[in-house]
Amino acid sequence: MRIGVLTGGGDCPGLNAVIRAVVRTSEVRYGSAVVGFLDGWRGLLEDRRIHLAADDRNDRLLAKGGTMLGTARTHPDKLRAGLDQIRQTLDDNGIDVLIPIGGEGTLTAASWLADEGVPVVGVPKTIDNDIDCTDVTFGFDTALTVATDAIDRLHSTAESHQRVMLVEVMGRHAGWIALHSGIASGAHMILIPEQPFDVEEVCRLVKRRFQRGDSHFICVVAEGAKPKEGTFSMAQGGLDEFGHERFTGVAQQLAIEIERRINKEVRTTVLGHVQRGGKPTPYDRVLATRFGVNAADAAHNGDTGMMVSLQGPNIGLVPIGEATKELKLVPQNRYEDAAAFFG
Ligand SMILES: Nc1ncnc2c1ncn2[C@@H]1O[C@H](COP(=O)(O)OP(=O)(O)OP(=O)(O)O)[C@@H](O)[C@H]1O
Ligand SMILES: O=P(O)(O)OC[C@H]1O[C@](O)(CO)[C@@H](O)[C@@H]1O
Ligand SMILES: [Mg+2]
Repeated sequence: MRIGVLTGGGDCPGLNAVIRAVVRTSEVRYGSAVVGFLDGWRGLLEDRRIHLAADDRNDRLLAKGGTMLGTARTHPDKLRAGLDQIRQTLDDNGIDVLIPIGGEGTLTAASWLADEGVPVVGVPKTIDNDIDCTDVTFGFDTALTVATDAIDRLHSTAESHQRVMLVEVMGRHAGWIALHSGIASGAHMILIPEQPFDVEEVCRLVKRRFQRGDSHFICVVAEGAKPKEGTFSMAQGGLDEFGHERFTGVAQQLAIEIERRINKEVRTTVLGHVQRGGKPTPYDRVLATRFGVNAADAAHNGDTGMMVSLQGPNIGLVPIGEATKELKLVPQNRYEDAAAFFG
């Protein structure tokens, strides 16, 4: 058999560990060859690829951040218009099954290809942890570890200066990184996209905390968090060339609003891509490896149109179409648990 593999969307710690496991399992367990397409779907459209072998270089991928195949975004319309070219590339390279590793966008494209009769096995990645039908995605634990460490550090400087500190973390549609890093670091407020916030309430909690004699206030803000309608207006960034909302910096704008309303000194830290770079944690290395081994097994067993997923202690398979119907958002009750520590 010949297996194709690609990485799509934003990079994520653990992508290389999946590639390594797909290559190792396909070659050693099944005697199959693996072709890696470069820069996401673009590599398929342009037939740019490399041969991957279960050699020393492959072995060393386990703990490396980023993706050795490169990744890119391509407008969905352009991708859909290139179906014939994709089929041609797969044919020319003798690919029997394609393994796309990516977030909800890459997996939506994989589901579309599966509907078009292309054999695919999807692997979910994202630091945002917002893919449905899997308990967790690899990359999340690494991002959470980075964010928690950063917020732990901000406590001492905030305390020393009696400041309000806003920490903006990633989380475009879902607030998992904000929720978990906020809980893990003992933040005093967490703002997530799923729960529009009231700036008045944030100010009330800040004031109450300082009146009580506490010396600092740490608020974790997901980049996709939005104010409740009519409470305060944020700058609009429109859409980027791939159709994604362009963020305008919610934490910075909230900081200015808090200072204006209650005259407290506020500082903002935006963690940005630091959360996505570098080595995966041991947890992510293990999950990514298990996903890769099971994706290769599924490809060789003819279980196509499926996505590997973590289900309790086991790795299972779910139809990609099911997993991409909706995003896995933070449920209300999970936010309420965290809210016990707000203020
Ligand atoms: N609805 C869609 N139909 C067809 N292709 C799509 C669709 N949505 C996304 N894609 C393709 O998948 C690519 C990756 O999607 P996207 O940029 O959303 O990243 P992702 O895989 O969701 O990862 P991230 O978590 O970084 O967003 C897009 O650039 C596009 O080529
Ligand atoms: O800067 P980029 O690579 O376009 O990606 C940013 C987005 O990717 C994510 O990290 C998901 O991978 C989001 O949290 C973030 O909004
Ligand atoms: Mg996406």
